Amino acid sequence: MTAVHEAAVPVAATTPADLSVWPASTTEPRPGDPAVGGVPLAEIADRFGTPVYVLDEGEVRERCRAYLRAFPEAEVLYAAKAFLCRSMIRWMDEEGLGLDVCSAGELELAVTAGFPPERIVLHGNAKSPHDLETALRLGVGRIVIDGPTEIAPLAAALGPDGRQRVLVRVVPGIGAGAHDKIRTGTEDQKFGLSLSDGHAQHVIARILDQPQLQLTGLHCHLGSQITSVKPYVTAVRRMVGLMARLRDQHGITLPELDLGGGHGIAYRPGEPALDPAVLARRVRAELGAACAAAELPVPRLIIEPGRAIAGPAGVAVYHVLSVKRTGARTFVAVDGGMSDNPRPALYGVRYAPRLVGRPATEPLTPVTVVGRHCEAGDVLAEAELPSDVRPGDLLAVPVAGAYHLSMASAYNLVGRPPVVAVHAGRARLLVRRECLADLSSRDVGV
Ligand SMILES: Cc1ncc(COP(=O)(O)O)c(C=O)c1O
Ligand SMILES: N[C@@H](CCCC[NH3+])C(=O)O
Repeated sequence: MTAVHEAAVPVAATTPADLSVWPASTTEPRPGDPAVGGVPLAEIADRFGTPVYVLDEGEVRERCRAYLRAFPEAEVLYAAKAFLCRSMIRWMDEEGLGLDVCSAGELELAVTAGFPPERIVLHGNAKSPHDLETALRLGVGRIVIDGPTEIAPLAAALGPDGRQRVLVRVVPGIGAGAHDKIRTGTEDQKFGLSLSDGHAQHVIARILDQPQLQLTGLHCHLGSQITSVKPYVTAVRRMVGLMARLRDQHGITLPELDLGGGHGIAYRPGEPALDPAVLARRVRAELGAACAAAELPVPRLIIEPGRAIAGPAGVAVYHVLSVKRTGARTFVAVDGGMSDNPRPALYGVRYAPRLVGRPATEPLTPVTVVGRHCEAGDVLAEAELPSDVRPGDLLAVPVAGAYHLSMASAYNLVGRPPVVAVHAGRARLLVRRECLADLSSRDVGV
């Protein structure tokens, strides 16, 4: 992240706010007082306290529908790691999506919330015995085998008469994703089986030797926050190439191809995003052509968007606690930080926070929005805010729905924020605020 050291820029604070990365339902009935899902954010802050995460149910549902419209022939799985709670699980079920989970915890929450287990796919590069036992006990639809060490325990847990549909995670050797830490399609990392060194083919041969494991297809996940269709097109070509080799070698025709997720979204106005309709068109065309050339039937596509469904539907709202002006810059400290949003510290991600709850009358000035944690790196954003920003103000950070709360921590025991759903003018608590009793409940004493 770059530090901003400039003087105030003469931008009229009364310029209408750019709402292009906000949920589509966002309105600003009174200047400076935006409403999401028909509920003013200042009202939510008053009622539920801050920090608070607001999730626009209509935006989540519309994003699911956009995927189903773009990929009518595919199975669309929501990647639960982006954000999960019981209401989200119910919305995914009602919208007809499946779920991608990567732990017994995500799986058990989904199934106990009523999600059909056969529409769930279990991932993980290091599945524990408990993960596998839970998956088999709950009847998960498919398990994605990530490495050879999973084969024997899975077959043993199934017993001689058990059957489990599985996919195999292949590393296609494609570098894509917004940051090194979230690129998973390249060689030399912890996930999956390399295509180029023949490891994938070798492990698939071992899976085919296990009668309990019913191999239905191949999986790859290139990385996250990818804004170009090109890597997906290349992946299709390489994965179909492997399918053709498996047909030649083993006489099998795999009916499924899972291309993972990773579809990029805009965090700040003007940033690019991956349009599901464009992605679908290009992937479909490439899949058709590659399968025709290899004389293979077109496999059923599976995709796993997480961020693109939950991210733009969320807005985080904070109170400003202090403002510190040094000669070089202005630090605006809020009542949350890296414990509810570790992404800027981890990946250098940039957000576009704005003042809410009162009209801005002063010119905008560059500020560094920081959190309340005991780390100099607890920076939430480099932003422009009205130069009179002061303690007691409310700041809202759009595009906060994915990988904030699901990666939140108990750092400094501040407690994780609540999640409030908004829809048609109503606000409803989905997840309550974490309190000290929650935080200390595992501490069994001296
Ligand atoms: C296997 C798999 N599928 C899907 C996703 C979802 O990614 P995103 O939220 O970027 O769409 C991830 C996370 O990157 C993943 O690891
Ligand atoms: N957690 C990351 C992306 C990795 C997604 C899971 N494989 C993010 O916040 O962008």
